Amino acid sequence: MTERIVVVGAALLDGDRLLAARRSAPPELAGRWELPGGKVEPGERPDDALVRELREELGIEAEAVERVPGEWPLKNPYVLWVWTARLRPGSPGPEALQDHDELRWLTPGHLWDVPWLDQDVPAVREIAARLGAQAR
Ligand SMILES: Nc1nc2c([nH]c(=O)n2[C@H]2C[C@H](O)[C@@H](COP(=O)(O)OP(=O)(O)OP(=O)(O)O)O2)c(=O)[nH]1
Repeated sequence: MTERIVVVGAALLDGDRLLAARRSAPPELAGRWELPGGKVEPGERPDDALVRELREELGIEAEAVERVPGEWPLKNPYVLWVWTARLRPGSPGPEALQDHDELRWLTPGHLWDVPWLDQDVPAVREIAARLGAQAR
């Protein structure tokens, strides 16, 4: 059996707005929206990986707030773990520096305005429930 590799994703919140990021690569994922984040490196704590990935991809200083319970299968061998996260005081605002070509802050009524990656939909549903947004 292949080892699972954890991909950490951030539900980065500003009040009740959620940041969605449009992937620019690879071709099979490009144009679809996801939770910014990436693979946990060997020996790395998942919440540290989240902070590192957000710094690399978005140029922000963020903190992981709370794990959203659950684990969602991605392409084998990856599984998605999600944390809510927020910007630290003084952090620059997010910019699409790496892996993404557009960012959007979505209010609860507009969470489903973007075409999320299919495999992210269950995780986004869980976040929507926490934000009191309508289920899709
Ligand atoms: N970051 C992220 N990756 C996701 C999500 N949904 C999903 O299927 N994936 C996939 C895309 C990739 O196959 C894998 C994570 O890849 P990544 O490219 O974001 O990770 P990374 O920054 O560590 O990548 P790299 O160092 O290998 O370039 O998980 C999601 O919501 N967020």
